[in-house]
Amino acid sequence: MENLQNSEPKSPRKAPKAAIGQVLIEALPYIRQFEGKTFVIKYGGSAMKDASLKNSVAQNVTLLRKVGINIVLVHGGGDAITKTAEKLGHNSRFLHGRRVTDREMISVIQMTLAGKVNQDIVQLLSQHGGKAVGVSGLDADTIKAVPHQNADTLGLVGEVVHINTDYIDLLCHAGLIPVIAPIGFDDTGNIYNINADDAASSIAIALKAEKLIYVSDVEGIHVGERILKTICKTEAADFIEQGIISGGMIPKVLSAFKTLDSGVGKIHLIDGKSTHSLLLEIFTHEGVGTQFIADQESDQSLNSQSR
Ligand SMILES: Nc1ncnc2c1ncn2[C@@H]1O[C@H](COP(=O)(O)OP(=O)(O)O)[C@@H](O)[C@H]1O
Ligand SMILES: CC(=O)N[C@@H](CCC(=O)OP(=O)(O)O)C(=O)O
Repeated sequence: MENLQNSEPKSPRKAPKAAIGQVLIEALPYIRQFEGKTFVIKYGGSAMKDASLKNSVAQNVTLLRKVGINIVLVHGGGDAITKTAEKLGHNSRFLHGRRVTDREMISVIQMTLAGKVNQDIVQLLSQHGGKAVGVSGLDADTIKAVPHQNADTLGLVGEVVHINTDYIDLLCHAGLIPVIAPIGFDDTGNIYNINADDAASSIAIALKAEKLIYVSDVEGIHVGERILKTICKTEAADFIEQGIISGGMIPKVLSAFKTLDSGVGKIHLIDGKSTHSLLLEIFTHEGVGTQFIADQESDQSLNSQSR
């Protein structure tokens, strides 16, 4: 019979202390490698639905900043915009993952994205000890835009033409976390709705970031049941053509390859619904999610492997 008095209380969910130490040590080379480097994190609206997971993302971002990585957070909030628009009697329509936008929708976007969504993220980061600053693309000329190439159908949707990197760098060098709402403007007084994936890509390129990470609500890019560990441009184009990649994943994938082609070497899509996925991606050998890679890398690689 078991001696109950001498037995240790069983706690099956707790990892042994040595294993915890090992995990922390595994992070050390990455912390050394990334100190002082800039990461752009695109935080999608799809990953903002659950309060505890929002907390986990905020904790991860704060920790990354605390170990000396410059974190620039570009957020979406598509669902929140759709809900607010609905309440105000406006329907939402999307073409290839981008919202058809008129003047009234721009007001909704300013109110929701640069207002509530932005400030909620700033507040959450502050709660965990991260010093965050809310930045609308209109502040300090952060995002300058022109009409999107499909403006005849999309309306006031913009394409980024200039990013005020001095302002973003200034905030980062002061130890702050810029939290950027993807709204742009031009010299004639127009305000544009910019897809957050496109904005994150342009910001990563302009800052010559070390990494761009899309935090969304899927484990990675899936093809049927399979989650891809890597994806190259040629495959992605085929998957879009076949409808395997659709909706909001289209601007993510297109902007990812634009970023890769512009010299940002490490681009990942990870799951914001999975606890601590940011830390696992950055600080472990295995990583998580799907990495966007060049065609030639895919020839030699891993590409057919699934996670
Ligand atoms: N092949 C695919 N793999 C994974 N997700 C896909 C794929 N094709 C379409 N999607 C959709 O893309 C969505 C993510 O895009 P979106 O909703 O715009 O997220 P976010 O708010 O993070 O930008 C997923 O929830 C999924 O429904
Ligand atoms: C032009 C365009 O589509 N803009 C997006 C901006 C927000 C966004 O991109 O949010 P997610 O990252 O959550 O999808 C929109 O209006 O929904």
